[in-house]
Amino acid sequence: MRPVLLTWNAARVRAAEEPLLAAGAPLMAHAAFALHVAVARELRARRGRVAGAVVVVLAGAGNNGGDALHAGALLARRGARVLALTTAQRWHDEGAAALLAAGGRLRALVPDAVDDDAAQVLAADVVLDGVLGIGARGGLRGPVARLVEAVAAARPDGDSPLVVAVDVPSGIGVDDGTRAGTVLDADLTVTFGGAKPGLVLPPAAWAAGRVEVVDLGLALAGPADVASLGPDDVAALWPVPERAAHKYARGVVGVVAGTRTYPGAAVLASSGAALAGVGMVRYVGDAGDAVLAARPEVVVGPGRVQAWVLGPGVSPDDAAQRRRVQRAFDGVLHRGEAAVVDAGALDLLPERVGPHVVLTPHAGELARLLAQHGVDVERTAVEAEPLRWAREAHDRTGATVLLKGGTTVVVGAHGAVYAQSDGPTWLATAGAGDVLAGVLGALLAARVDDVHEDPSLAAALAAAAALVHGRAAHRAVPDGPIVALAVAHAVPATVAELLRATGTLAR
Ligand SMILES: NC(=O)C1=CN([C@@H]2O[C@H](COP(=O)(O)OP(=O)(O)OC[C@H]3O[C@@H](n4cnc5c(N)ncnc54)[C@H](OP(=O)(O)O)[C@@H]3O)[C@@H](O)[C@H]2O)[C@@H](O)CC1
Ligand SMILES: [K+]
Repeated sequence: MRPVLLTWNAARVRAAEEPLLAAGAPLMAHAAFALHVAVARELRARRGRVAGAVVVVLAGAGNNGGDALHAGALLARRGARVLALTTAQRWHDEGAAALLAAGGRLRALVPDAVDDDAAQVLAADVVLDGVLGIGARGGLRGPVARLVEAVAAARPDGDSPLVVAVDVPSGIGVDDGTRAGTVLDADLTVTFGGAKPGLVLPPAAWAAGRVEVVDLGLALAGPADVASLGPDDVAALWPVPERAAHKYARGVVGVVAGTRTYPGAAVLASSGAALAGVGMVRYVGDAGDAVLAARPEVVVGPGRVQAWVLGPGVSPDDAAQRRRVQRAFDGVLHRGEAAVVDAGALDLLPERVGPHVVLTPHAGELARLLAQHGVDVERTAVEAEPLRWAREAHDRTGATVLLKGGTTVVVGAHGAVYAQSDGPTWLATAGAGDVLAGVLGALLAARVDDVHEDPSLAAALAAAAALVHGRAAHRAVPDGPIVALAVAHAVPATVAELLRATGTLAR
């Protein structure tokens, strides 16, 4: 199964390249060779052979263009018909010479015939996007921006040509995952030395397609800038009970959610917690009858807990619920109980908390939370720069922040950042967040002592909950519409599969 994908920002990749380049290591030759191998493999899979394939290389002025031109040269040597379109006044001389020597062609993009060039791109079997790499400052500009717009508009979803991004899709925010202007959405990104944050962070990550990392032997030391957990990591983080464990040792989750009139959130959050494998779930609120009807193992009424799930279906205008949430926050602040703070409870968050508190807002809720802290930002701005604003919320509140979206971004203590894209798009449905809150509550309850020892663990657990939640949705209904309770019901089998695949249960 896929292990964690670690990513490193452009400056760190450059710093790691420096000593190797100084020692004369042929990094570009390595990169281009690996790129051509990946492209040849895709071509063989699609059309049986490389010879005769039509390849268009979009080549910018820098080394990213150099990688693409050298790879084009290697493909030309294997019989591909390669045309390089240069997108700037300059291009990589050696790469261009190699391509021409191998029988490829090279010419500049024609600024007033962009549509003709776009047609040529669309007729190719594969396009190598080597306009901009980690040297990009801002998005695509000029004729190549217009070319990419024309290609994007005409390219039916997932259809030809196959687009392979060289290192990164050109023009993404390599370090912050932003998308300034048009980007050519790739089917595959072949990235060099180490993955870059923009390949996992939304919204740029959605342009990357599948990501393959080419090992260049760089010494990328220290914690990654952004990580994306794989199933193996989640199995290692999951609290598997020891033989001697009793229910209290396995953790008790307290749920403050839902109302008598709207009990759904209470049922979903309690189900998420119970089905993730916690020792016990306590429900505190007015929807106890509905919760018990759905989950008879839940205990209704107050008592000792290790972690709270606060807020799904809670209205801050409801005085009784407000009191319950505030009482729970007392336990969070004075007894070190962990908490997941969602929806209605976000409005009741104390000014300053620790990273054992995990906020789970979507973009609109994050904007509202930041407004309470004097930061004026629109929901759309949060969606355009999720990492930036999740980090702002972490800095302002002290909490670990899990920002929900098509890709979930988590920011926690000691610079921990995760980006998870595990769920289907169908998962954006009412109540799915309540289930996620419950699952995360279960993880925090079982591992609250470890979280106090290493506060950055809360972020890893939040990322793990997002992964399990996303995979549970896939398992519940592969490729189709889904309801939240079905996601909760798929959690046990999803966890079992992860643990089995890594041999965790056999210990
Ligand atoms: N170091 C190595 O040996 C290895 C590096 N590798 C490869 O090198 C890549 C990095 O190469 P790089 O540093 O040359 O930068 P790159 O991304 O090609 O672009 C810079 C050029 O684009 C220009 N430009 C910038 N923004 C622009 C914009 N918005 N619109 C238009 N133009 C813009 C910029 O102009 P300038 O800033 O100079 O005015 C400059 O001319 C890296 O991603 C990987 O693929 C691998 O081969 C492994 C070994
Ligand atoms: K590129």
